[in-house]
This record gives sequence, structure tokens and C-alpha cells, in this order.
Amino acid sequence: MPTNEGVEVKQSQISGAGKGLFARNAFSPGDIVVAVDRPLVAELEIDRMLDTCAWCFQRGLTNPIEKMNAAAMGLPNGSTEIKNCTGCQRVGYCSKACQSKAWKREHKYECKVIGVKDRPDLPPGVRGVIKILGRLKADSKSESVHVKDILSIWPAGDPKGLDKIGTQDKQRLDDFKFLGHAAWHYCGSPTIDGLDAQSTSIGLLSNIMNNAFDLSSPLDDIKLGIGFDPLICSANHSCDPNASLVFNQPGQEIRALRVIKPGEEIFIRYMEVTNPFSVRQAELKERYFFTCQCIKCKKGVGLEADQFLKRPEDLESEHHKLADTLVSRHESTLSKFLVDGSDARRVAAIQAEGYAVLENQQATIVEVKQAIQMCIDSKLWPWTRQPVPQLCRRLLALYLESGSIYLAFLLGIKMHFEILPPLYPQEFDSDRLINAWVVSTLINVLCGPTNQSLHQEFAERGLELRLIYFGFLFYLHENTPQMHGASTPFGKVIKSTYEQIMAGVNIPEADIKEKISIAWPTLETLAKSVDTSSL
Ligand SMILES: C[S@@+](CC[C@H](N)C(=O)[O-])C[C@H]1O[C@@H](n2cnc3c(N)ncnc32)[C@H](O)[C@@H]1O
Repeated sequence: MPTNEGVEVKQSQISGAGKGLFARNAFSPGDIVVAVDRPLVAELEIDRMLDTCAWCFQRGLTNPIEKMNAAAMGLPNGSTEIKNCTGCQRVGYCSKACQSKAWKREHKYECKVIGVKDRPDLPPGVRGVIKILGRLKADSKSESVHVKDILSIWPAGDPKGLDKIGTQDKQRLDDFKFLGHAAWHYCGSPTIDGLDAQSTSIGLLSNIMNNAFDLSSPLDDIKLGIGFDPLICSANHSCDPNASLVFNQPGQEIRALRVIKPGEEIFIRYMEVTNPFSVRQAELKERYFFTCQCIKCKKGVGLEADQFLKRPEDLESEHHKLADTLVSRHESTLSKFLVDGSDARRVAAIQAEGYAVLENQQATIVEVKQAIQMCIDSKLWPWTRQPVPQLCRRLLALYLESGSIYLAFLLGIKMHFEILPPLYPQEFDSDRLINAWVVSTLINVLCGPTNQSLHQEFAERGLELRLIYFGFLFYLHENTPQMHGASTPFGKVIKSTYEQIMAGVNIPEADIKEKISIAWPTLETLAKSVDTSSL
């Protein structure tokens, strides 16, 4: 059980931001600043309730072909079997050990509630509150400490917090009240000594739903559920964070991204911080109801994230017609994307269209590709300016889904060499590691017997695919422990893949590294030459 003595919670240095998390000790890049074995509230998404362990969050694949492929690669979801709880049949576990821990800690309070025949699956926040109320009823003395901790966070921790949400988004506040009341009702409308159980339930639900972080597996980036822990959630947001929140199934950790001195406030990112100023401000306001006052936002527009290659007024006339159509399409949201300059509305509209495609979960390969092309062809966007990097990430996922391995590989190396490093300077940044992991698995497939001609083509350019694979494997092996440790599912997969591969190699590692250093500039040149027509 981590002690977390290296941090303390006190008044934030950001005026009006309430409390914040501060370092008591010094931390180096990659150090664990805060760790919890499992967030106090950890709930699966409704869609994941039957294929993911409700205690350790390990997912078991159900499609036999995907399962076989994952098992062949030594991935944990290839060998994980989820067995349903025989009581409720609504959630499952990967082992007796997980089931037993979950039962003792929380499932005994929800099993009968969620198992009622014909009752729809309840949302994660409601299930979380049902368990807390159950624990509170069973042992109000020790559980009331946790409840107090949860309720101390914004918005329930601020007498005006819920009203502020109501003023900005009445629907959201109504949902919090309704769902909080529902959780209390599902528990049998309990009375709990010394507490107004119904309003406690609404406060708990509001704090969980407003502050919970997504829990996604780094191995496949699939959202598994939500996690809320009062200590982790006391960390404020910065668009220039000095730490990063990672989910290491089922633990959550805050890791230092750079040197943190004793007394410094710890900031994590709540959302994508490489977006332009106006997008960051609008998204934090819409989703979290605050105006970001971080050091980066205080500098306003004009930093790296807002830069174009040319001034908006230099948008060539051939793009005006499309931009004018987009201005009318996005009139209502244009202010979120406004940029400086006399052709600001046209450029804002191109930006709005790019973000609209990104938000559309059903967007096709063609639509995502067109959105990237639209930005790049305008000659205003570098590949590193949002929303292009996020669109590239989406396109890569769509290529993977459709089996377009070679295109996914080209995009993956472009991201590795050109797009991600300036956005996330630390080599051990999660986004960079996950991309490198995807690229390494793609090279493995490309090295297979069905891709002999590609092999040959690469060899003619002086690139040996197997050697490139080693380059990515070494990168992962050296950097993953700094962000994901060695004993987490991601850390273990990297370690065992490295050990397995190296056991079959009889050339010294230093010799392989030397060959990689010769091949790497050629690969980098290839990656940077990938353009919209090659994708
Ligand atoms: C998860 S809580 C963090 C803990 C919170 N400060 C508290 O006192 O409970 C998120 C809330 O903290 C405040 N906050 C966090 N980061 C901020 C920032 N960069 N600028 C302004 N307020 C911030 C906002 O009120 C936000 O809704």
C-alpha cells in the first residue's frame, strides 16, 4: 500500500482554484509522485461489464480470432477469461482472487441491486455511489473518512460549486441530482447516522462524474471505465503540466515529467494540452466548468500551439470557397476557434471542421483523411498543429481496424519521428510509448511471409525491417519503465517481449544498436517524406 508521503494537499497557487497537490520531496523525471493500488472509485463502462474484470480491469477478448492473435503476441487479453458473478450475472472477474477482493470490498453491496431481472445496466457513477453507500451503512466509522475526502473536492466541496454548474449547464446539474437520487433510491433509500444520505449521494455522484478520469489500457487504448480517487483528484490542471496521470491496471499513478522541487505544485493534464489556446479554454469550461488560469493560458494566444506556417490572411484564394462554405456550416461554434488576423473567420472555420470530424466517433477513413488534407493543403498547418496530430492518431486507429497495415506503419513512423516529439518532449511520454508499441507490432506483421516484396523494397533503400523492429523494441524497453513501471500489464509485455526476442539473438546488443544508429536517419527521412498523398 503506497504511503504517498512525498506530497501534501494545500491551497493552490492558482487564485480561485481551491486546493491543489504539492510536492514535499524532490522528484526526477519518471519518478512516482503519487500511487494508489486502485482508485477509491473504479467503475467499468457499461459496454465493458461482461468482458473486463471488475476488480483489476484486465480485459478478456471475446472474438476468437482477435484472442488467438493476442495470445500469439503474449498479450494479457489473449489469455484472460472473464467469468460472470453467478449472483448478478452483470459483472465478471478474471480470477477467484479478484472476485474475492471485489466481494469483500464492494460487490456484496451492489450484487442484488444491479442483478434485478430486467433492470437496465446502471451507469458507472451510479454503481460507484451504490457501493459507497453500502460500505458506509455497513461501517460508517471507517468509511465516513473516505466520504469526507470525496466530498471535499470541487464542486460538492465548494458551497457554490453545484450552483456554478447549474448556471452554465442546467441539464448537467439536473443529471447529477437525478442520478445521485437514483443511486440512493436503488440502495433502498437508506438512512445513515449523522448524514443526510440523499444529499450525500448527490454530492458523491457529482464529484465522481465531474472529476473522474478515463481508465484506458495503454496496450490497445480502449476506454475501460472511470476512476476517481480524492488524492489524485486534488491535483489541478495545467496546460504545461509537470506530471502525468497514468493508469497501470488497476493502479493509478502520477509520474513526474520533469524535475519537481519540494514545495512545487503538481499539475497534471485533464485534457489535450497541445490544442490552441481558445480550444483549451473552451473545452475546460464546457467539460470542467472552469476558466483555466495555468501559466500557459495566462500568456494567452501566440504560443507554439497557436502558430501557423503563414498568416491567416495569406490563405491562398483557391481555398476561400471551401472556407466560406465552412464558415456558414460552423457559424455557431466559430468563436471557439477564432484566430488572429484579417482572414480569421475562414481559418477558424477550417479549424472548426477539423475538430468536428475529430469529435464524430463515426467518421470514416475518407472523412478523417480529407480533414487532414484540408489543413495541410491550406499551407497554414504544420503537421504538429492541432487538430492534425489528433486526426492522424484517429486515422492510424482506423487503418488498424481495417487491416491497412502498411499505411498504419507509414503514419506511425511519421508520428514517431515528426509529430509527437515536439508536442510531448519526454521520450517516456505515454502517447509516444503507445505509438511506438503500435509501430513495433505493425513491423512484426510486415516482417511476415506475406510481405516479402515489401521487405525487398525496404532493403533496396538500405532499411532492414527486422532491424527497425529492434530500434522500436529498444526504445520501448528503455523508456516504458519510467512511465508504466515493470510490473504493470504494459510494463510486463514490453519486458517479456524484449527478453524473448533477445534470447533468440546471438549478436551483442551493442552491435545491433550500432546498425540501428546507421539505419535510423534513413528511416527518419522516409517518415518525414510521408505526405497526404501517401496516406
Ligand atoms: C479535480 S478538482 C481539483 C481539486 C480542486 N482544486 C479542489 O479544491 O477540490 C478540479 C477543479 O479545480 C479547479 N482547477 C483545476 N485546475 C485549474 C486551473 N488550471 N485553473 C483554474 N481552476 C482550476 C477547478 O475548479 C476544477 O473544477
